[in-house]
Amino acid sequence: MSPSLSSELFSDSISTLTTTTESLDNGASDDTLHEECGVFGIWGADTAAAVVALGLHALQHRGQEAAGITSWDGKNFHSRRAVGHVAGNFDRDDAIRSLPGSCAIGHVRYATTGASTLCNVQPLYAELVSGGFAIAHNGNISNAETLRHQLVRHGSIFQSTSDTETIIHLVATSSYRSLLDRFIDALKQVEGAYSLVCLTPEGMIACRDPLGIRPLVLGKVGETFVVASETVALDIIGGTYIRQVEPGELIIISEKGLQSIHPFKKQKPRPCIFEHVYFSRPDSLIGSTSVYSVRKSIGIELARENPVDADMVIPVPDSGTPAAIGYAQQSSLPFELGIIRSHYVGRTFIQPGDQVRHLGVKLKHNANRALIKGKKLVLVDDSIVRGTTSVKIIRMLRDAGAKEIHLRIASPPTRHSCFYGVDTPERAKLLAAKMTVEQMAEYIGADSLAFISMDGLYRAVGEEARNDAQPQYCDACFTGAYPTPLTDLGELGASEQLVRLSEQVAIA
Ligand SMILES: O=P(O)(O)OC[C@H]1O[C@H](OP(=O)(O)OP(=O)(O)O)[C@H](O)[C@@H]1O
Ligand SMILES: NC(=O)CC[C@H](N)C(=O)O
Ligand code: SF4
Ligand SMILES: [Mg+2]
Repeated sequence: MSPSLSSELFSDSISTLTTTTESLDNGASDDTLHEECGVFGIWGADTAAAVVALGLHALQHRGQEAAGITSWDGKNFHSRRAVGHVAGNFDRDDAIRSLPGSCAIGHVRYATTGASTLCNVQPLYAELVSGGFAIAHNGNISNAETLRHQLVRHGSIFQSTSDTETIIHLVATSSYRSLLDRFIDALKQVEGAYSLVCLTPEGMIACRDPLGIRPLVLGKVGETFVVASETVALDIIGGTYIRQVEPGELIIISEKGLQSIHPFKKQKPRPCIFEHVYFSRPDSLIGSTSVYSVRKSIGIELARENPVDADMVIPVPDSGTPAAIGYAQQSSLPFELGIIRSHYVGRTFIQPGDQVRHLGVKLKHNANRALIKGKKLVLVDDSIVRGTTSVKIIRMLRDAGAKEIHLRIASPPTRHSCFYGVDTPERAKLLAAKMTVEQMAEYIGADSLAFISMDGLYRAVGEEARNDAQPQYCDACFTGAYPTPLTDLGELGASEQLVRLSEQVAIA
């Protein structure tokens, strides 16, 4: 009998769909702010699903819309997917018991293509000629729409609106014989960013796109191999970090051990520089470098480039904190907690819907009035996207009596959209795409505003400067220099963005 998805558990997931979809449709606008995803996989461990649940818990910051786990017990696949956080869905005994087997993969989602409905929650699963195939994806395929049209014209029947499903159909329809060859054939047709973990009866496959845009690491817990988006997911399970999955590398983990192949033409890697600035947890390592130490270095560069005569340095919690520490050290100003954050509100940046986002900022931060009254503040945050956070926080600090507020930003102005697994929104909604720095300062109500320079950011990540001829990172949201074709956007899409942008400028 070919391995199959347990129908009992499948219907369980569907019942989750009915309730959660309704509540999301009420809260979210079409303009959902999409961010990242996290993936995790383990091959050959007792209660693999429990380990995956822990790994996903450590990756929760990468996606809070939905989570899912698929396990393989040597005979059958079992899948459980739910809208919402890992805690609440995968921290219960019954949930883990419903995912038996020694091999499992998991995903936390923030949608980039396809709505936040259960059909798009990963891992996605299909029965292929080779048997069951489950896939978990961090990234975004920038020609998914184009491929989908071609596939549908040739008879493919899609079950979701996610870009990730395109890979499944390309594998299914490939003319190659072995699963691995089919998989490689599929990947050679997709453009954009993908860090993937797939579960098959033949083994667990992990791979990173040829540019290595999104992260993926390899580790071990005991004698068992683990793959995860970030090293913090290895820490939580008591695992050890071995190395990054290399850009363009494909790893197969099975009973036979680990096999590594490089099926793509070698290219100069372009990992996402924004992982260092914001996405990754500060206690993760990227390569062998601590994210925390890079963020502090960004703060140091920022203070060198944009000093201020002030009484203290205040971080915008959470992700502005390490850069603020670096800024304070470099400028010999006291580092103080002038804003206290509630730990019961998630990342506002990734809450869907404008209304919720605004509310989130208010719920999340409160001014430490006694500390800041009558003081000149350097306020440090990692980024300005729409400007929602900065506007609210500066108003709050002024209401609390701050004398001067000088905002320093630990990344260059975000002027372009991301098409690689992060939704910075469309260009027209990016504050820096429609205003000069001076206009932005006025709009958000700061006494002064300055951003780290592009070279300053590159220095902080350990480079001498940006190599303009061959950039060492993807920095497209700052520069517009996209490292892959954006086929789905087409010329029409690109000009549409520009038209909308000029409309906004006219309004502003
Ligand atoms: O300009 P905006 O559209 O407001 O977006 C930028 C803000 O969003 C993020 O914070 P968020 O509160 O999401 O997460 P954090 O707690 O990790 O800093 C980021 O750190 C900025 O503070
Ligand atoms: N943020 C991500 O990496 C999302 C993965 C995939 N593109 C999805 O929308 O589900
Ligand atoms: S566009 Fe920006 S956020 Fe997207 S992958 Fe490139 S650097 Fe990262
Ligand atoms: Mg923030």
